Amino acid sequence: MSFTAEIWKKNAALFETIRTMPFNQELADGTLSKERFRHYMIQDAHYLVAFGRALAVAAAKADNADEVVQFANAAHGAVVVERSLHKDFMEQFGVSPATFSSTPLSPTTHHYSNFLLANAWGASYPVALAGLLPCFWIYAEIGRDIIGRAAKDNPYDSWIATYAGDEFHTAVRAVIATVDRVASVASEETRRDMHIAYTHAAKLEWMFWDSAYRLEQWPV
Ligand SMILES: Cc1ncc(CO)c(N)n1
Repeated sequence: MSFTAEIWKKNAALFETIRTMPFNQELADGTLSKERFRHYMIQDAHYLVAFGRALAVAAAKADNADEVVQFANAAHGAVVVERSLHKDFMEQFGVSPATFSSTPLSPTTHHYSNFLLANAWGASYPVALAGLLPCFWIYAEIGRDIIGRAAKDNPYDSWIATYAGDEFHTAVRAVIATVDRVASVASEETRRDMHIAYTHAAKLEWMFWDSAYRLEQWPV
């Protein structure tokens, strides 16, 4: 079994928890409240900039030119999606630039963003990549799952199409292949740390959707 197949299997119950959580069920049904989607969208725009920075750090740590290009392109892709959130969704869902810029990162967004950045800067290249993998893989699987059961005329269908689409899935398969390559030449100890980073980030993916559902704010 490949390293990533093993990682997926080990975290399968967590993925099922994410797939069936209220945010994703209601997103698929088209019944998710606009208020919750707006909260999510604003936080995701903040998150995507941090994700792009963490990918750029991974690009800088890559041990060959192809992977420098792969993660520099992924950093670019994260910022392209962030900009399209502003241009398309925020306009459509009534979030003005002033509202966006005056909304701080929520506690969970802050935590997830800082985990990705600390892990990218502080850990070895393989462990940095393992922390970034759930952001790709879980979104791709959730996108495909939701598009398969989404209600007709779902108000969120263009969001769903981004993550169910071929362009994103091609990039995700390439990241999975790179993680398998680095894991195949890594020590047992590094592979153990890769598992820890992956599961940590996968839990933060759950927390991210859950925090949007709860319209999370700073308690003080
Ligand atoms: C929180 C989160 N994780 C992953 C993605 C997809 O890269 C996203 N847009 N937001």
